[in-house]
Amino acid sequence: MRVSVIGCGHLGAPHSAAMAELGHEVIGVELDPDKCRALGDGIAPFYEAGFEDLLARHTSSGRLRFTTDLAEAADFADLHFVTVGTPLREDGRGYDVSQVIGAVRSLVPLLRGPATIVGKSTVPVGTVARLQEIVDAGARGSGVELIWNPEFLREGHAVQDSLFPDRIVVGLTSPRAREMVEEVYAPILARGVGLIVTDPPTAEVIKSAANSFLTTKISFINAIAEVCEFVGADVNMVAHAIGIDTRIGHGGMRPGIGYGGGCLPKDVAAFTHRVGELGARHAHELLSAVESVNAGRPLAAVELIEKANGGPISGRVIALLGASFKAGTSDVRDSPALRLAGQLAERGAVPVIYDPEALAAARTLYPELAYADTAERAVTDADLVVLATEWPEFTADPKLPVAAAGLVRRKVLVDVRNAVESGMWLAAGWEVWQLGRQPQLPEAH
Ligand SMILES: NC(=O)C1=CN([C@@H]2O[C@H](COP(=O)(O)OP(=O)(O)OC[C@H]3O[C@@H](n4cnc5c(N)ncnc54)[C@H](O)[C@@H]3O)[C@@H](O)[C@H]2O)C=CC1
Ligand SMILES: O=C(O)[C@H]1O[C@H](OP(=O)(O)OP(=O)(O)OC[C@H]2O[C@@H](n3ccc(=O)[nH]c3=O)[C@H](O)[C@@H]2O)[C@H](O)[C@@H](O)[C@@H]1O
Repeated sequence: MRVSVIGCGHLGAPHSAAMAELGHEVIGVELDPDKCRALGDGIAPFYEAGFEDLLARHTSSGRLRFTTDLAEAADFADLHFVTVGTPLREDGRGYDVSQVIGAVRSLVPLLRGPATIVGKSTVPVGTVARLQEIVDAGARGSGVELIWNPEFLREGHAVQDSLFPDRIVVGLTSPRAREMVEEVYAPILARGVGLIVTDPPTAEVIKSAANSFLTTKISFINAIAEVCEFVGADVNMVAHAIGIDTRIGHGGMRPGIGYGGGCLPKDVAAFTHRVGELGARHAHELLSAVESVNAGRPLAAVELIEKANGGPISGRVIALLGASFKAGTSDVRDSPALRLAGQLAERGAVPVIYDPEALAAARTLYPELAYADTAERAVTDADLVVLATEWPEFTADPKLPVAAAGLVRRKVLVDVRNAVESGMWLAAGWEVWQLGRQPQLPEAH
């Protein structure tokens, strides 16, 4: 099939490579000329495991190319994925859907014959109906179908999740639209992956509900971490024990500094606003509480760091391991690690940040903060080490606690992701502090 992918960011770029991998001929449309050129040269503009290899393979095979020209894509493809951004509006009151509306409004008049538009961006409920009006008003003839196909991929697993999703959800209104979906995803559906066909509003709500549930789980376990601190209980043990019940599960149950990234925070904020507009009072109360718990997590982390320090942290040099919003990505959008760095700096401490993949992006966003090019340099002469992003090289490499022990001023690790194997740090003489747990001291080990 001939396919276009309009908007080649964290979702669209891996999706375009995945479509080529499925055997389609693909053209990616990207407005940013530098990003477009890099992608065309087979160079990934951000770190995403396995993506650059797939991109390079299909740009050199000729099955995948990129352009800034939407008209070229309109001429070439039969099916157009829309994967442009939906950031929060500047006033925080819901999504700014102008990129989606703009892309569809520009595309429709360029289509010369039957075509299918498949929206994947995350949008507020009611957007597909607005887009359908644009399609109906602007299409030259009949035969332009609009489908909503929300995406559930996780950054850091974008390639894997695109090629091996656990379900495909589509909101559509005609048998022809369904045929197009079945054709474009044929190799995935042939493996038995479930296709959930519904109407567009239900598809829109499925996506918002999925992300809202994920954040509810994270805020739930973070609220329980707070309770554990009051009573001296261990939140990691609580999460483990309750997660054995399959109705609860272990996924999304790692307590810590809260959810961040380019999606969950803005999706929950926008959905909270939308359900409020709709007058869904209980949904609004529930989601507001989820957001409120999350907003309090950086302060909970700062307070733990102060406790571990034995008092105010002004003047303290703090090695901050991690800058990306989670491990496995160079994405620093709404990163809890950088939010924490800002709060530490506000209290007069000197955070020195290291991240294996996100240093360049962090430096661009926060040039006023201090950075180190290796973990060893970051920890040298540090008063405290804070693990802010759960990269395996920080959580699971036994060499790091041993090497760092000889470089720091005090062997105090504050793990605000509750992610390290604490035994190896304790064995190397460190104190280990985690949220919702008692501090672990090396002599007790
Ligand atoms: N990042 C992720 O893991 C996931 C993102 N989503 C949703 O997908 C959408 C995109 O998210 P990201 O890829 O993270 O955003 P992004 O900001 O990384 O990418 C959007 C891209 O679209 C480009 N663009 C904007 N208007 C365009 C136009 N008219 N023509 C061509 N290119 C255009 C921008 O230059 C940018 O490169 C959002 O609605 C997001 O909520 C959904 C699931 C996963
Ligand atoms: O709509 C989207 O864009 C995507 O948003 C999330 O994917 P992603 O943003 O890549 O990140 P997650 O892995 O969900 O993590 C989000 C944040 O929550 C934090 N988190 C996650 C899990 C956990 O147990 N605890 C926790 O604090 C992470 O560190 C991170 O800051 C969803 O997981 C995807 O299904 C969805 O498609």
